[in-house]
Amino acid sequence: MGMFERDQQVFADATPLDDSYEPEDIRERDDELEKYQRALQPIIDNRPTSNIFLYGKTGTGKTVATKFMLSHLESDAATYDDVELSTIWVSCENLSSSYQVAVALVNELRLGQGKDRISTTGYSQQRVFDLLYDELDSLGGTVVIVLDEIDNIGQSDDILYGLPRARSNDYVEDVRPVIVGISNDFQFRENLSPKVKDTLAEKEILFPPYDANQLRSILHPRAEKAFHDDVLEDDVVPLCAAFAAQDTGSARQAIRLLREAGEIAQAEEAEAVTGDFVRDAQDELEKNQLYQGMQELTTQGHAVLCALAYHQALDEVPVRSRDLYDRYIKICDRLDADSVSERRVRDHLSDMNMLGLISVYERNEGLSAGRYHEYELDVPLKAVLDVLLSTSRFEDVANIIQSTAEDNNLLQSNLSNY
Ligand SMILES: Nc1ncnc2c1ncn2[C@@H]1O[C@H](COP(=O)(O)OP(=O)(O)OP(=O)(O)O)[C@@H](O)[C@H]1O
Repeated sequence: MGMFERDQQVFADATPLDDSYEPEDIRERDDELEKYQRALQPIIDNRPTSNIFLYGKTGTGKTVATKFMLSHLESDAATYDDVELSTIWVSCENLSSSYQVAVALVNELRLGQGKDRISTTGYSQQRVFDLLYDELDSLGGTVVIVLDEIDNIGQSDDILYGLPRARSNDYVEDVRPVIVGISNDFQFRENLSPKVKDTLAEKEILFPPYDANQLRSILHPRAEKAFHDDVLEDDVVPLCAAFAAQDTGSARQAIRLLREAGEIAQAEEAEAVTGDFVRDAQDELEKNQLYQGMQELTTQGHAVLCALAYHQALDEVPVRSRDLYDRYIKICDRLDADSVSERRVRDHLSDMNMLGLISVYERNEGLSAGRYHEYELDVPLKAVLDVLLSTSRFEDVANIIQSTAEDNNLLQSNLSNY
């Protein structure tokens, strides 16, 4: 046997399971694509075109459908001499205001014309809008502006109002912006001011969650490309589809499960990917998600989590909110951190409950005691401590909790339960 031997590979080519992979065809979205096509058709006919708003939960194909439609639109538009079309795509993921979106748009437009970027600060809002209209004007024709993850800009929605108005603006005569807004936050749509809702969402296309059959049909062509022949057992794709359909209906989740299952099989040098690997993959991804949820808590969230971890280490769970709050105050004192009201702490706890990090029990103890809540961790104490230990501010407290838990023999038992 040589020193270097080729790994027993289950993957032939894992790229179809990457997040950035663009599939050859969009499956199970015929109705949505047809609506989308109709909404964009006036561009080719040189008729006024409504703005379009796509909404639906994460992983339901909004982005991939938009890329698909725009690439067809671009190549078809190119065959008509009298259709002038440009498209720009701005992800609002890391932008948190209208102002930032406007700057990002200006820069995207300038970049396309080989111009330097403008600074992201220091302009008045009006000046940025003026620059934006200038850039749009110099481009001319129809400009499809995709604002992906548009809900990140929160309540400051003046860009959404200002941009469509560019059509009737004095500055702009020969340019027709068409906005495609993409959002997975239904609340965002509800909260838009009525005037913005009217302009932005002239045409709405809903992308519902996928069911298991649809997910299977999305997974199959990718699985075929990604794995060697005869490596996937028959139940693997249906299981990935079923897990994802039950949980979120997200194609992204289904694809991740399939990839993770393959990676686990590969790491174990298995010759086939079996349903058991999908179950392992499901556990693994769930754990990652919880871990990430914990890491992303705010400092106050971490302090509340710390207080609960302390009670867990003392084996005093479930713990009543009053006792938990007292502990939280002590931890804040120790960290020299500001503390918040009991009510706010309850809000943090309910967020953590939503994330699946803790369990909340409602108790009803006669008239005198009234209603109250009790809490306990729903994830292993060990996992919570891992996160807190890696957060410099909480390292010391986490060390104390860890030794308390060790004294009470609570670290081991907790982990094996998981
Ligand atoms: N109908 C489909 N056919 C083929 N692949 C799909 C389909 N729907 C989604 N996918 C794939 O699933 C993944 C997630 O899809 P996409 O990014 O389009 O979702 P999204 O609705 O935009 O989600 P988010 O709001 O999180 O951005 C991508 O890898 C995409 O290629």
